[in-house]
Amino acid sequence: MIRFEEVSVTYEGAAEPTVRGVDFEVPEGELVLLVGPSGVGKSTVLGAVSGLVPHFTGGTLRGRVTVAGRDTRTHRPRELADVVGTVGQDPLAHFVTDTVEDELAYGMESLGLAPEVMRRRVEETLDLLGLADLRDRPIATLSGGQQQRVAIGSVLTPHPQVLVLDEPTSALDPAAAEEVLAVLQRLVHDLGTTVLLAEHRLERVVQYADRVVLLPSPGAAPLHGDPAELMSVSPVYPPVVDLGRLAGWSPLPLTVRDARRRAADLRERLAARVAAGSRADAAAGSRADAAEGSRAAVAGGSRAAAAAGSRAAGAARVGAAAPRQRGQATPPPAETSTAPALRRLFRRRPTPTPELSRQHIAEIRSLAVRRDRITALRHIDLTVAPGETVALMGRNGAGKSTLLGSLVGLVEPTAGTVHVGGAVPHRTPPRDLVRRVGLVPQEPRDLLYADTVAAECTAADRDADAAPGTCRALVSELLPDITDDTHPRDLSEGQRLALALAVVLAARPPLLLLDEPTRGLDYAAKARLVTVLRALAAEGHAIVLATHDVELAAEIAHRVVLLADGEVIADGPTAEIVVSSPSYAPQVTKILAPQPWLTVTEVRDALASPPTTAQARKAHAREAQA
Ligand SMILES: Nc1ncnc2c1ncn2[C@@H]1O[C@H](COP(=O)(O)OP(=O)(O)OP(=O)(O)O)[C@@H](O)[C@H]1O
Ligand SMILES: Nc1ncnc2c1ncn2[C@@H]1O[C@H](COP(=O)(O)OP(=O)(O)OP(=O)(O)O)[C@@H](O)[C@H]1O
Repeated sequence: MIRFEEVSVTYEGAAEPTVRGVDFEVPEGELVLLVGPSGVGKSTVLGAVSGLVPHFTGGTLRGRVTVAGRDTRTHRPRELADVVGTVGQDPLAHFVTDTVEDELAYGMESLGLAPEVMRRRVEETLDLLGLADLRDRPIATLSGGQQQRVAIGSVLTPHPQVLVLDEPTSALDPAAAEEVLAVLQRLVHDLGTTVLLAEHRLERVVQYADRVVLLPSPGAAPLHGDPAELMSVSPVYPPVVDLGRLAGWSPLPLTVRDARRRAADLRERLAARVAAGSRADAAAGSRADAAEGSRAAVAGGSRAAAAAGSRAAGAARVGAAAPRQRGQATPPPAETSTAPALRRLFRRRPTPTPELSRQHIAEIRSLAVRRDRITALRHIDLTVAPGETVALMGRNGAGKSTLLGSLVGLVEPTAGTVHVGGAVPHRTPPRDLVRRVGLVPQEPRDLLYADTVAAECTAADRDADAAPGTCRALVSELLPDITDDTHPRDLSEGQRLALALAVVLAARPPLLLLDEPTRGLDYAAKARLVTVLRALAAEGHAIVLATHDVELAAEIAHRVVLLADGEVIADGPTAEIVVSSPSYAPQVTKILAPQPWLTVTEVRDALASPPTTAQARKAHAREAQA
């Protein structure tokens, strides 16, 4: 149904093709997953199917791409629209109407479908994607994830033969992502729809793929084949595969269910380490307590970011409040023999110190926010302490971005108070506010205005009063391959995010806010982001990130705050909140339950430590037998 024949794409001004040797076929009625590191050319390959490359992007396409027999070089995107439905990375760029219902109907109207068919499909899609309550809403007032649902819905209603989707779940909450993938699978199985889909969060999608196409590195020819086989050689892979590789499982499991069936031995080996670890835990505890005083002094030294100038409106920085690990809605997990070891592992994370907690970088009291007629937040009490990393999680539209907006003064409280570093954000001049708080918005483009990466970084250093080269060094740290003279518009999604992050981080704000910071990032870039954020937290910066990425939260957050319908429904240590929630538990937790492990790194570290107990000897004996 989709056919690439020796395709290469060279963008204008580029010395080398961005992709080359692309030669594969997607048969009718299959779901093919396109994977590869950030900036490797996934969107370019997808664009060649919908005709956006090269018709809209410019550049030269060599070779041949056909969709349902039509050559995409001789057919412009609108001449393909009756067979191909496309969702790009930026839904806003695709909307043609103003309201949800109109947008869902638009594609069908242009194909001239009968009104009663249109009506039925709009209703079905509203239900399928949880959009019924939003049907009359102006699209501009929707949250990021709500917009992504509309974008997906609008290409589903005309029932195209081919769907091309670029990171369709990047802004969706975990449950919505599952629902969307279930819908896609149903279209593939029941209607024979052909789907080509690129995604970074492989933990969400790999189990749905009939085949995988892997772009291993820039300019290298893609590999294609069976998902499990390709995952064993791919540079990008989900935690379930990482764990499978670590444990030496073959064939590699791609689902939590398959991995659980293999995990009995691993659980036993870990139980032995945990038993050994729990004694070390007691000793480490007293050492950690002694160290806390001195760490407080270091953290207090974190440099408040300096001047801000033109960037003031976009980038803000804040200070906040103390950690309360209440775990309101979630009962504490039952004590298991592994809990002390888990606490020991957590202790390696930078822990907020009691001295600093009293300073409260951010403090929110009885906050309510109405946006138009919508109550976006109500009864919010929240404090954030220096050195603390808080993950804000919750369904699409729960109020996460609104909460971040209130901390940088972009959103005014309807009732209640917000203080950041002692100031009231919406009444504080931007130049002053940026010394307290910085926000990396959900759409990084909002922060970028220069013509080149280099110029953007020079401006960022100047605005932040940072040493020349600070921002550029951060960009390279996050994504090494970005060149100085690239226009930010031509960066891939992940590259643009890395740049926006570097721009804000150059000012080293005491309170750093990140809205969906792993959208478009591959696992390596995510790991580098985690390293950068951990270092900032260890220096005493407070970090609040709104995220749907449960793996990121497990990796980095000390504390998770769950929002539902504008209210805080749980607030507590990460392990407590996520372990008790099927939606928010990371893959490793699900695979190794009832042991409360969160990440592959924790498992790897534990396996590297020597087992010493009788339990360990027993486990060894069993391992040897096996
Ligand atoms: N219109 C364009 N003009 C010039 N260069 C471009 C253009 N679009 C993309 N590029 C470059 O081509 C390369 C591949 O980009 P592409 O968006 O296809 O990657 P990707 O794999 O989808 O990345 P990500 O996973 O970060 O979304 C990048 O280096 C990017 O800077
Ligand atoms: N400008 C606006 N005008 C009116 N309502 C808005 C506006 N922006 C957001 N809302 C509504 O406020 C609520 C909270 O939106 P918010 O963007 O804070 O959610 P979120 O938790 O960040 O969602 P997502 O996970 O989808 O990004 C939603 O119901 C949304 O539709």
